Amino acid sequence: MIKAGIVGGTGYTGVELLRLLATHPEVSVSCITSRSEAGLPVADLYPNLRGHYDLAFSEPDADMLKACDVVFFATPHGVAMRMAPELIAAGVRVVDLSADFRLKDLEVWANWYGMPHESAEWADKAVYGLPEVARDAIREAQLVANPGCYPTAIQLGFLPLVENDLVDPARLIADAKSGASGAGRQGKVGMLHGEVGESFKAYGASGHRHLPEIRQGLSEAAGVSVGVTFVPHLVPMIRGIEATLYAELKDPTDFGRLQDLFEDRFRNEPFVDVMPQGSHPETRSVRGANHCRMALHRQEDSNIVIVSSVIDNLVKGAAGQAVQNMNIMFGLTETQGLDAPAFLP
Ligand SMILES: NC(=O)C1=CN([C@@H]2O[C@H](COP(=O)(O)OP(=O)(O)OC[C@H]3O[C@@H](n4cnc5c(N)ncnc54)[C@H](OP(=O)(O)O)[C@@H]3O)[C@@H](O)[C@H]2O)C=CC1
Ligand SMILES: CC(=O)N[C@@H](CCC(=O)OP(=O)(O)O)C(=O)O
Repeated sequence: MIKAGIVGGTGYTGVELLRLLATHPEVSVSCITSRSEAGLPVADLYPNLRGHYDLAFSEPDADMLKACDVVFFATPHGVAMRMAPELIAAGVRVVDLSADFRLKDLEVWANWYGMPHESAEWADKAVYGLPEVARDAIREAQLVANPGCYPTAIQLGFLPLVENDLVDPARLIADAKSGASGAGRQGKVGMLHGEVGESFKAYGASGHRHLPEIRQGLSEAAGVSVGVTFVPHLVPMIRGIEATLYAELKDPTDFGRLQDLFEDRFRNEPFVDVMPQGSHPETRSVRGANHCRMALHRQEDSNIVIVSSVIDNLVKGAAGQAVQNMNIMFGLTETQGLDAPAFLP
């Protein structure tokens, strides 16, 4: 059995990792940290896990974490970059759900995250863990930087277009909406039900920290520097992201072959579902599941291709993708622990 540790087990992505790993046949979670809940049995905080875990939360302790084969960081930005290098030196493999190791340009990172980066070595060596792009590198990685939630939905939807040079790379547009769990579990007035319910707003329209991450990934895929306009929105639901993507086709007649191109690109991807052209993927069709569902559209006489891409921010956008990355790193079947379909309604 693979021994796993989770740093930040009380947050939304931490508890989602616990839920997914509870039935994973090859993994046993041996430590779960929380500074605020140290000593409390996990199932007392999360009754959905009663019968699955005897463990209690513990203080983050490097020696305890070093006894694990893999450690997941489900912590705010700035924690993994300080703790992970010591664990890696002790032979632990790390999957970081935060943004600490996602960006290669550390000046850009420092500007967006408001602190200097403290591990240039591991920011350089980390593999950006989007399996649909970097599966071979993930297999060998000691440290995987799990992608952000919006960047997952957005990059997957644009990939076939930019990889094949079919659209103007300077003018990609991503209009994305997220449920409130994307903001984590720590109390913030703006995330109260009374603030989020019955309302819908854009935020970060002048710039969001996921913009450089999306740009980095798509520029690599395109082979040229891309321009992206990304506007996130907060919608009154708990889980889910819907990203409506727009790109200008260089040759509008290419639209006719895009469905086949998308289906071919993702044919062997267990977690990407290209729906029939003209479908409208719903966030509830991926709730609790590690899938990205997408569909293509074009309006009459338009040279704009529209891709609608949905994920569950806590699963393919965070904990599920982290388990997928762990499966790849340890040579397990990639879908292990992740094959349950979404729950409806
Ligand atoms: N929510 C989402 O949809 C997504 C989140 N992410 C990223 O994943 C990470 C976790 O997110 P989320 O679960 O939402 O966050 P939460 O705020 O819900 O949880 C954060 C967890 O980290 C622990 N923690 C906080 N500070 C420290 C510290 N200094 N040292 C050790 N542990 C600490 C907290 O417990 P305690 O304070 O008790 O120690 C808590 O368990 C973040 O970086 C987030 O950006 C990525 C993709 C999607
Ligand atoms: C709805 C909401 O607030 N979403 C979060 C994004 C989520 C996220 O966790 O991304 P990182 O891992 O890159 O921090 C936000 O916009 O800040």
